[in-house]
Amino acid sequence: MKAIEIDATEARERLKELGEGWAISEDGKSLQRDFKFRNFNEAFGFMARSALSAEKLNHHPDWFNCWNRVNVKLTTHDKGGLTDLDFRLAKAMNRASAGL
Ligand SMILES: C[C@H](O)[C@H](O)[C@H]1CNC2=NC(N)=NC(=O)C2=N1
Repeated sequence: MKAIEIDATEARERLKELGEGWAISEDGKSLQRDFKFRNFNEAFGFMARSALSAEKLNHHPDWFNCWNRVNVKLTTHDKGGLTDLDFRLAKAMNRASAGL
């Protein structure tokens, strides 16, 4: 999957498509969202669904799980910043958090 780089102006524009919770990091190089679930089982279900999307996209999240919380950071390591793949994975994670 070819990663198309996204500049700061476009990133701010595309952030709106992602809806509640997502933010661009201070340095402009990643997307971040803290997901909170009712319990560990739901958090892990979200991670399992997200992992399948990540494999399909060949694009993987940096994330940290503590019980019912999953802190997510999306960046394209190969490019040292944001690409369309980060936004595509963010959308997939939104769906995964809704159990879809
Ligand atoms: C070789 C392979 O395509 C790359 O290492 C992929 C895998 N997953 C990845 N995930 C993320 N988030 N950034 C990358 O640059 C990246 N690169």
